[in-house]
Amino acid sequence: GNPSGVGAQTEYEIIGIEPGAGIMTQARNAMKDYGLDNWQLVEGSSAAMVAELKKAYDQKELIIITGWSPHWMFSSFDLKYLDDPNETFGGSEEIHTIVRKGLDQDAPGANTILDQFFWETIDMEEVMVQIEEGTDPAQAAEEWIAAHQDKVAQWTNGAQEGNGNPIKLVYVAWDTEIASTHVIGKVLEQNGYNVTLSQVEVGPMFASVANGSADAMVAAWLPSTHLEYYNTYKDDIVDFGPNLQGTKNGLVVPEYVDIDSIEDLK
Ligand SMILES: C[SH](C)CC(=O)O
Repeated sequence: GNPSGVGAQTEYEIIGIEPGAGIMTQARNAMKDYGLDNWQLVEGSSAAMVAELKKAYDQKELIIITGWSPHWMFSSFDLKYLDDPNETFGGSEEIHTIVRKGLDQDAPGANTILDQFFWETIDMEEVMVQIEEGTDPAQAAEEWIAAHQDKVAQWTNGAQEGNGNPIKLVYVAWDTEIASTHVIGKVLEQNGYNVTLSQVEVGPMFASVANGSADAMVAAWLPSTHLEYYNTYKDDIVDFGPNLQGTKNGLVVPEYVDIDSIEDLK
């Protein structure tokens, strides 16, 4: 609970995202590991968390959020990760591409492109910033693809045409995955597939690829953030490995906040 007993005070809240996200499990574990008894983790959404950050930042008020990289917020605000000596948020991770079983038979071109999809954090950040600045995600994807034909050619190398066959991609509305899913979806479309993008929660995202109702997702944060979901479905999915490396999760505060470690919150 919070110390005052009335409406929660901001100094004892960590602003998180939707409850099922892996970073929320990591945050709950951190609060236990570091003994943050009188703190509460506020559940909401990725968008709501960023709205809170903007509000606090403009007022130079204390705010602690569950943050991750890559993210456009690090180029919009002066932010820092709190040290996590217990490594509760895991180390540097990667985002994997997961496809349904049988995709290699049903849509070999899409299977090839999804298997070859790989880009750098700088690439993802470019698209994320465009979207944050107001460009429609599909438009931002198209512009990035036009400016990086060399990289896209590596993804589509050897891929058969889609001939209008349907491909359904699922993703969660994290800024990272809004960017990546629109880019790979646009590449598949340009390769002749009839692509639909479906925004879901993280559990249904894994479940729909495992049960074949979706064809693929490019949003599995491994080896720790999504480990539970991965272990639940690993026998029913095909893991193509990383499409991006060097991610990071943690508790994030504005630089003006005089706190440097999660231990300082006790
Ligand atoms: C983009 S977030 C780190 C993903 C998650 O927490 O499940």
